[in-house]
Amino acid sequence: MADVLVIDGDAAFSKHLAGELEAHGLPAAHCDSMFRGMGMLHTGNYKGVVLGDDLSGGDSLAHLGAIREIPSFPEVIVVSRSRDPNMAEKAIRNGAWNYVTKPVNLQRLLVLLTRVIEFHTEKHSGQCPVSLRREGIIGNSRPLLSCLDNVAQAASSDANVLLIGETGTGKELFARAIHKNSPRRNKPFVVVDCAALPDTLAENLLFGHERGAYTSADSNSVGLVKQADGGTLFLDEVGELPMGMQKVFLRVLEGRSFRPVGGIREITSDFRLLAATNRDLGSMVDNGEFRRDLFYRLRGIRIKLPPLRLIAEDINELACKFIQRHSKRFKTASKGFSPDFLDALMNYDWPGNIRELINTIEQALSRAGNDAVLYPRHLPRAIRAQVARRALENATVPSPPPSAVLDPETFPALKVYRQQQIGDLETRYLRNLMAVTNGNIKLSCRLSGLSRARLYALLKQYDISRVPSRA
Ligand SMILES: Nc1ncnc2c1ncn2[C@@H]1O[C@H](COP(=O)(O)OP(=O)(O)OP(=O)(O)O)[C@@H](O)[C@H]1O
Repeated sequence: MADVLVIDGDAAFSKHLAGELEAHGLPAAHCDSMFRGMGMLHTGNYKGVVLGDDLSGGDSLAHLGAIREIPSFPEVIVVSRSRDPNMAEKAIRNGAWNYVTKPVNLQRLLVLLTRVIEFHTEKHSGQCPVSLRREGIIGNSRPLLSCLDNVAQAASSDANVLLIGETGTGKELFARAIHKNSPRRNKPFVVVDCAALPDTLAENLLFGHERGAYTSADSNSVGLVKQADGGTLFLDEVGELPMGMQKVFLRVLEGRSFRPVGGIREITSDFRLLAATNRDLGSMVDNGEFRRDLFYRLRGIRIKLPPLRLIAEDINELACKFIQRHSKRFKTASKGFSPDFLDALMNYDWPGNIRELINTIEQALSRAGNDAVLYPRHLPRAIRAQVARRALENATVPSPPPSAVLDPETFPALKVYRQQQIGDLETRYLRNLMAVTNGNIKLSCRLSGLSRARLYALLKQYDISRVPSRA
């Protein structure tokens, strides 16, 4: 039974696309009219629909509502020749999962459809959705929604939570959301920045001190751990906690009690523990840099936040909301942005993730001055340069033959020429594959149809790293 139905007035296109999807492991059917498509949707159990152009002149978007009401509730990806931003907006407003222009980038479509199917399967598996206050978290991509599900789960328990993600992905924002949705919401949320704990003062800051503990201690001081009593203690950058402090902290976690500096009696604090890191704590444990026992304690519930480059479909909404927020804060008229401004944002890597996006939007707004619309030229040069470079690297148009090929002296044998071209093609393909999957080998195998062993062999052969280059 097919999971995906491709509907497009161009019969050759829909047949070809369905064939490609099948070849990449996504069971797909196809048809060339809305009428037949609706019939197939009513009798099948499709999770996703690729809705193409209606060549009879009708507006295929007009059918979106009806498709979304089919009993199997398929998600729809619109694939159109039109580059009109109004069409894209209309599609999303009418419930489409995404809007993709022709010619179709197959790898991107496969990623989108894989997400659609995962989302559909989970959504209709009978799990009860939990209501959640977002606390400022923006985004509706599948990976982000899945993190929000984890937040809801974490908020309804008192288990320790470990938030993992690159810098600027929102670990602190999500930690606050867990606290604000938990029964402890009216008590303090106390942040400990483990990267900034001075060695000599760490215990003092965390546990406080008793009067007379040292010369300048002329009164009792309450440490951060006690301040979190009844509420939540958030250990930010927990991977930076010095070894000595790790041991001390483990004891505190086990008993929820500690002794202030210079104190004789233990005092207690009933806090809920959240921790965050952008490091691979598992490897740190293997290398002896982080205590295994503390690691196991910390990772009760594990929430992995996606880097922005993997949730590029959220960039539009993020950009709109950040622009609105900025204009509200500075009491200025809100600005719009051109489609190519959004294109540039969507094609950049964002090593600093959402924090970098916020800074970039603020810079663009200040550069735009009185202009009502943001254009790519308002973006920092470094971003525009990388986007331009990427566009060429990813271009699928074959490059012109090297001049050597046109020189009778060096004209290569067909066999040699063919091998060179295949080598170039495979290198480009594998680089794109690593970029699109962010080095995820399982997903790469699925998209490429290669076995794990073959994929590793090719990556080695062409000296391609699993992590896409940020150059
Ligand atoms: N999904 C989101 N929606 C809205 N704002 C977000 C989102 N994710 C992050 N932000 C914003 O991005 C900025 C960085 O987020 P935050 O400080 O939580 O990241 P972080 O992962 O803790 O970073 P670091 O590891 O560098 O401390 C903050 O201004 C935060 O409000």
